Amino acid sequence: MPPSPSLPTNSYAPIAVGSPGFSGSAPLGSLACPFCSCTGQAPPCCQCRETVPKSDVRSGADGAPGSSPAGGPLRSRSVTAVSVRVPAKVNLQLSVGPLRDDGYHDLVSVFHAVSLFDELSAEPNEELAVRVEGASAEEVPADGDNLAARAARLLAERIGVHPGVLLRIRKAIPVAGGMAGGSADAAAALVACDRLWNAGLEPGELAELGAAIGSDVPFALLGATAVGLGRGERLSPVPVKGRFHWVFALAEGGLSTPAVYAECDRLRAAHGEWIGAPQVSERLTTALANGDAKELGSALANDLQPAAIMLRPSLRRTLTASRDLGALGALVSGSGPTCAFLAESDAHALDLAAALSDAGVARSIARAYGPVPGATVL
Ligand SMILES: C[C@@](CO)(OP(=O)(O)O)[C@H](O)COP(=O)(O)OP(=O)(O)OC[C@H]1O[C@@H](n2ccc(N)nc2=O)[C@H](O)[C@@H]1O
Ligand SMILES: Nc1ncnc2c1ncn2[C@@H]1O[C@H](COP(=O)(O)OP(=O)(O)O)[C@@H](O)[C@H]1O
Repeated sequence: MPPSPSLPTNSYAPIAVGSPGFSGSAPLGSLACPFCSCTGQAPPCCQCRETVPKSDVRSGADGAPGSSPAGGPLRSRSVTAVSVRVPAKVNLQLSVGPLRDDGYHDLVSVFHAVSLFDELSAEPNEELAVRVEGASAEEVPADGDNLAARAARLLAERIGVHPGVLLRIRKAIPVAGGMAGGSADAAAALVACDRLWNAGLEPGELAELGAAIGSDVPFALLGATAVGLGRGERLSPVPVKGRFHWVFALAEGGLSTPAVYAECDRLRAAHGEWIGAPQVSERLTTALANGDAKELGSALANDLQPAAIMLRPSLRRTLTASRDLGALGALVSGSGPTCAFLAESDAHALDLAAALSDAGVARSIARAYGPVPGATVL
C-alpha cells in the first residue's frame, strides 16, 4: 500500500479501508443509506427496497435481503460455486491533485456505480485458472495477470489456503474504457472467493486487499455513490435521491490509465498550472442529494478529460454531438475513452442513445442507471 496521503480539507470523513465500518457507513456523521436520501435506517432501507429493483438489493447465499455481500457471517456448510455481479463506475467529479512521490495523485473522485455489470463465478479447481467471455474478452488477460486472479491469489495468501479456483468472467464493462472493469472483476473475485473458502473477512478487510490490487477496487466492493480520497480508495458514501439515467458511448480500443495521468501532468506542466489539493464540489453533492439531474449535468467535471482528448482527439466530436443532441451533461468517464451523458429520464436516455447511434460517433452505445450496489453475491 502506498503511504497515507495528506487529506484535502472538506467535510467528508473517509471510512478507513480495513475498518469494519467500510460497508454502509454514513457520511457527515449521520446514519444514511447510500442508495437514497433516507437517514433513518441501515441500508437497504424502506425507500430503496422500492426504488432499487429486487435483483439489485444485496443478498446473501441464503437470499436474505440486507445480508452483507462482501463478507457476511462465516458459513459452515461447503460452497461449490459462487456467482457475483459487479457494476461499472463513472466518476461524476474527478479532481486530480499534484503527482505524489509514490507515482500516484491525490484525488477527489465522486464514484457512481451504474447498471452495466460484469459477472464472475468462482468454483473449486486444482489450480488458479481464469476464463473470460463476452464483449472484448480477447482483450483481457486470461492468466495470472488478470486482476481477478491477482485478487484471488492475494486473498488465498492472506487466509493461508491454496488458491485452487476457476474464475469465469463474463465481461459487459468495456475493457480499458475508464469504467473500472478490471477493478470490478477483482472486487467480484474477492467477494466470491471469500464465500467459496468460508473466509468470512470483514468488508473493510476485503477493501484493504482490494486497494492493494488497484485504487478503484474498494469502490467496486462498496458501490452506490461515494467520494474517494487519497488515491481514490478512502471512501465515504454520498446520499443520492432517486436514480439518474445515463447513456455511454463506447469507443474503439482503450486508453491506458497511467498514460492518461502522465498526459495530464504533461499538459499542466506545459501550461505552467499551479495545482492545489482537490476539493469536493458542493454543487455536485447537493445536486445528488436533491436528485436534480439538470444541476448534476452542469456540475460534472473530470480533470483527466483534456488529457484523454489529447490522446484520443475523436472524443471531442463525441462530446460535442451529445450536447447538441440535448444531454444534460457530458464527460469522459475516468481515464476514458468511454464518454458518459446524463439524460433527464429513462425515455430521454432512449432518445439520446438512438440519436448518438445515428450520429455515428461511437463504436456502440449503452444505457444504464445509477446508483446501484457494489459487488453482490447472486
Ligand atoms: C482513472 C481512474 C478513475 O477512477 O480509473 P479509470 O477511469 O482508469 O478506470 C482511477 O484513478 C484509476 O484507478 P485504477 O485503475 O485502480 O489505477 P491503479 O491500478 O491504482 O493505478 C494505475 C496507475 O494510474 C495512476 N494513478 C492511479 C490512481 C491515482 N490516484 N493516481 C495515479 O496517478 C498511476 O500511474 C498508477 O500507476
Ligand atoms: N478482469 C479484467 N478485465 C479487464 N481488464 C483487465 C482485467 N484484468 C486485467 N486487465 C487489464 O487491465 C487493463 C485496464 O482495464 P480496465 O480496468 O477495464 O480499464 P480502466 O482502468 O480504463 O477502467 C486492461 O487493458 C487489461 O489488460
